[in-house]
Amino acid sequence: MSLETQARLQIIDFSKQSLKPGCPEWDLVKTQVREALEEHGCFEALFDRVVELRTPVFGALEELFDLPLQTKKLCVSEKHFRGYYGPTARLHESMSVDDAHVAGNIEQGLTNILWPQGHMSLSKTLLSFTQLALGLEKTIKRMILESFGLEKYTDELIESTNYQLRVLKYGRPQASSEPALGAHAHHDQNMMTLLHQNEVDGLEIRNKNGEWINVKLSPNSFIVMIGQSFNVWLNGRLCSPYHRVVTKGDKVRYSAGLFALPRGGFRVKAPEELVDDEAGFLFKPFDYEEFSEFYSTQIARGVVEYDLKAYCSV
Ligand SMILES: O=C(O)CCC(=O)C(=O)O
Ligand SMILES: [Fe+2]
Repeated sequence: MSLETQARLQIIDFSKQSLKPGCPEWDLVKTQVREALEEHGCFEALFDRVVELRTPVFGALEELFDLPLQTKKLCVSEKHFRGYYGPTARLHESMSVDDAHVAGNIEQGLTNILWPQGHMSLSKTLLSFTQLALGLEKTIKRMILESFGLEKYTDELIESTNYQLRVLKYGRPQASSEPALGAHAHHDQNMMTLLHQNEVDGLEIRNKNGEWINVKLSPNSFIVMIGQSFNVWLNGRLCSPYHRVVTKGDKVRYSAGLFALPRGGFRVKAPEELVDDEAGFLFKPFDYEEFSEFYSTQIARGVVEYDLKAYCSV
């Protein structure tokens, strides 16, 4: 596994308070977003307001993941707690909360079950992070839709989204100091992913030449990636990056992300404005929940790689 190529992604600045729809700054950033997503499916979003949340967020993640494994496994549902401890892979765990921006969901889905007496400060930290990332996600989504002249679909897309908060830990090497795969190579299957990481790099993205690029991210940024569901909805107009996590060294890597998933019951289908007569629909409409169930059966059967494009290509 080659780790030699380290690079910055295209950087787009969302920090300015004056970034509002209709102003020249907005149009400039919108153009950058569209270009980056057409070319790479991802970019680094500078967002200064995340800096003040870094210490509490990664403190919270340490506290969460430091709980005994049995507690995490027993308390958090199988769907929302994942752990991989293979002999070659480094310990990797993740926990998630659906609709994390809705008042009380972080407590009900996570903190109150792990700490029956509640954990107000930790819940508040995770909620603040979710709200911050959600604001950025909505800005980016709006820019994408505007850039295609599809802003009339903004509310429909927001209402049909499950804003899942997912926190991830990539542990220390078990035996050797060799680089280890933390998350296998994949495309995200959701609509959009925004990830913020601690000081330990490890995310790798495969470029168009098939080389793995080790992404270097700054402390005031999120990496933004388009998932395959959004690509289906856009009838293939953007791309979705193929990525993995490879960690080395002895520091624990934490990341926290907002995963925008299509809500079950919502049929993901390209709007007619994006379907031209010749090419037609590139994908069959699908329901994300049905796809997730199908995906789980594939994984249970030992299929290592299966993705949405294969599921719904015409
Ligand atoms: O932790 C990261 O940086 C990436 C995680 C990831 O790719 C995923 O959960 O889909
Ligand atoms: Fe991913």
